[in-house]
Amino acid sequence: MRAVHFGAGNIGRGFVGLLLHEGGYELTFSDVSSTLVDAINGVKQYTVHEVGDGGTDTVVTGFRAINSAEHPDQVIEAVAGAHVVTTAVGPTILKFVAPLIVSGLALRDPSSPPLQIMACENAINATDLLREDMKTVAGNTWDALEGRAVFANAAVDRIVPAQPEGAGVDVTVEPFFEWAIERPPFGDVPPNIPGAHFVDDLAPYIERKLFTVNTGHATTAYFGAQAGVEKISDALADPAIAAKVDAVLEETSALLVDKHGLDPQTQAEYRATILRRFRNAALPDTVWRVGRQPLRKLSRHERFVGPAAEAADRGLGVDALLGAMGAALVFDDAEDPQAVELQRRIREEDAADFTGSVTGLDPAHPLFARVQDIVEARQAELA
Ligand SMILES: NC(=O)c1ccc[n+]([C@@H]2O[C@H](COP(=O)([O-])OP(=O)(O)OC[C@H]3O[C@@H](n4cnc5c(N)ncnc54)[C@H](O)[C@@H]3O)[C@@H](O)[C@H]2O)c1
Ligand SMILES: O=P(O)(O)OC[C@@H](O)[C@@H](O)[C@H](O)[C@H](O)CO
Repeated sequence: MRAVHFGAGNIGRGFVGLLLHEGGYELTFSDVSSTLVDAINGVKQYTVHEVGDGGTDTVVTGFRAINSAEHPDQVIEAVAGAHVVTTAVGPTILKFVAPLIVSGLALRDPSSPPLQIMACENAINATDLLREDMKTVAGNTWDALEGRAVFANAAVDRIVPAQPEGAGVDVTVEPFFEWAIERPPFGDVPPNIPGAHFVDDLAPYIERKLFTVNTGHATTAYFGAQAGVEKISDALADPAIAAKVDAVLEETSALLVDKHGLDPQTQAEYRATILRRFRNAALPDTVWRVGRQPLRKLSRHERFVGPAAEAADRGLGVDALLGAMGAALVFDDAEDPQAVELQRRIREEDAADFTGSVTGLDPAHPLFARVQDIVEARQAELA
């Protein structure tokens, strides 16, 4: 069994690649970083180090890497002969990997079992986004190619921090992991991924993950950065920040309970587990990684505006979420192009234009005016 995984970065090596290896797949990583590709091809094995309570080391073998910028034909050939394709490149990069997968499908033997495709990104229905990108690329060949693949959305959860200089191909991760995958697209033959959880309806899982883990994480990062703290675990050690994160998670939990009928006690336990994970001091995770790409994080279906808009529609509280969005507006990292753009735009744009284009909210939506107030408050501080 063969798998091609796009994006050999933190989660690619520290989680998706690891589980595919454990499922018996021979693994081809595809990445655009020549340093990373050379490093992967320079070793026969790498170690995934779990740090924190109960952490163990696992050795991954049976992989190679291809630089898709230099050797797209090799990637296309690997896709054509693969059983599984996964991605962990970031939601904004899916459109760049789509052409390679489409070309791989075109080369694929039509009598082969359908290629099983899963985008493992922090986004609602990321695989559907990839499929749409592929459809656009394929144009009028899509009808012929579509049947050569099946597409399943997925929710992946494991904190994998940026790796320290000199770590090589090894990856430091937290012990916890969860991978929920839509089952129906696979019919009777789901991929063999030990530890993955196949579900009939992914919506409650991906929303619970994105609006609890990622909303809480980003809130910790933005308030932490504002307080001048570097590490996520240190940010949560500040009682004032911890209280703000708790308040945000109370709001998203109320929405999730209301919308998906989750058991409030189970959701409270899920929250507590997540906060314990964030507090893992052995994990060298920073506010800069977790806060990265603030414009993406402030967009319409993401971890702040997504739950806040739905909570406002249902008459539920959103004050804490608005407070966290206010902290996101302050996030400034010279090495993060989106943070730089955010800081430029909030200084230059009219508050209503900024609110509309960053959040994607309709001006008639009840949340719009409240976000605009926060934008105006930040602009007043900057004036
Ligand atoms: N790190 C985590 O804790 C974590 C957990 C769950 C989900 N995720 C999600 O996984 C995705 C990747 O996150 P990450 O933390 O591993 O980031 P990362 O930056 O460590 O890895 C991304 C990799 O993608 C590569 N890449 C960029 N453009 C590419 C292209 N066109 N083709 C192939 N590879 C390309 C980069 O070179 C990099 O190696 C994101 O969507 C993220 O939200 C991350
Ligand atoms: O990857 P992002 O930028 O969407 O979000 C940053 C972190 O919150 C995220 O990577 C978490 O570590 C991960 O989602 C945990 O499963």
